Amino acid sequence: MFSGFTNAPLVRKLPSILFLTAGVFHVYHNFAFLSQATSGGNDFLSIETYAATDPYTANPLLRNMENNLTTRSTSIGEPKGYRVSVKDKIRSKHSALDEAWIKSISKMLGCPDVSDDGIISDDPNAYNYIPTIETWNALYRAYHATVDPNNEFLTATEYQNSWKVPIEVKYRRPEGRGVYAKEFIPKGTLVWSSTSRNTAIFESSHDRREFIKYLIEDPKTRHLACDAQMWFDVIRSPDKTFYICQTFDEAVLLNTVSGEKSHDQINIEPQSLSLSTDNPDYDENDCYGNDHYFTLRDIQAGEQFRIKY
Ligand SMILES: C[S@@+](CC[C@H](N)C(=O)[O-])C[C@H]1O[C@@H](n2cnc3c(N)ncnc32)[C@H](O)[C@@H]1O
Repeated sequence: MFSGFTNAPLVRKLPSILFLTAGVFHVYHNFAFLSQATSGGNDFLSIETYAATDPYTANPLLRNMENNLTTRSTSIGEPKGYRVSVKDKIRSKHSALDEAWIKSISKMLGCPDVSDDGIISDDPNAYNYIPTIETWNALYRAYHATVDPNNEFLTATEYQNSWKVPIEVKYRRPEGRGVYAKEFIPKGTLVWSSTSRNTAIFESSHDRREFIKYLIEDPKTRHLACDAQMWFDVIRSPDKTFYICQTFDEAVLLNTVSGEKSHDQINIEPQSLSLSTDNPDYDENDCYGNDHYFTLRDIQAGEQFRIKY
């Protein structure tokens, strides 16, 4: 009785076992490339190797995953402007695909390790440089050079100062770079606003991949590909499609609170100005709302801004 039941599924499982073996070999293959590419120093992977090993196009397991997620993501319905939770991210087609892709690309690039608990790489130089206007401009250039003009949401071509208060960016481990108030700010103050001028939206995984590839191609921006993977958010459009949303300014450096620390440490929060079309600040092309940060309490000079995520 058992052999009858066990053999049939095994035969049916054979194609997936072969797929899996191919996938494991593929991953091993990538790591072999990686150790070659990095053995001479701290060089990132070359663009040729990257193109040849792009796991999205090369790995059937990822393609398969995309198909599964397409079916599963249909039942999610949330109001416009809803910021997706981690659970939803896993269920969403684009973000889950991109998370898997992003993780493997990070490995291939040799990006220093990072987790939700901070920078876990032993490298003291990991993600410690303070971005300049040129850093943000490089992201603008990469976006406009790679995203199909019909899909572009980012109207500016260079850095926009969207801060309404003076800020400073500082670095400290384990959380890395963060945004600090330079002077006292009273409760209820608007500190930062997202608009279509400073916020890029990637409508498809393809657009996102081209953007990352562009960064990798130039040795001067290669390290930014690793940063960009830490600095994106997933949003849902009014038609319930999931997009990657990425602001090209210091807002991507906002940290959260960790562990058992008091809720009081979250001192700014997003409010949805864009939900009301008669609001003068309404802009349908911002990250679909929720990206206007107000202070929840008085903030002292030198205090770090912290958001919930
Ligand atoms: C959007 S980025 C914030 C900017 C980042 N600190 C940097 O240097 O680019 C999110 C990452 O910052 C780190 N992070 C944010 N809040 C943190 C906290 N409270 N404790 C430790 N790490 C934190 C985590 O590594 C997280 O993946």
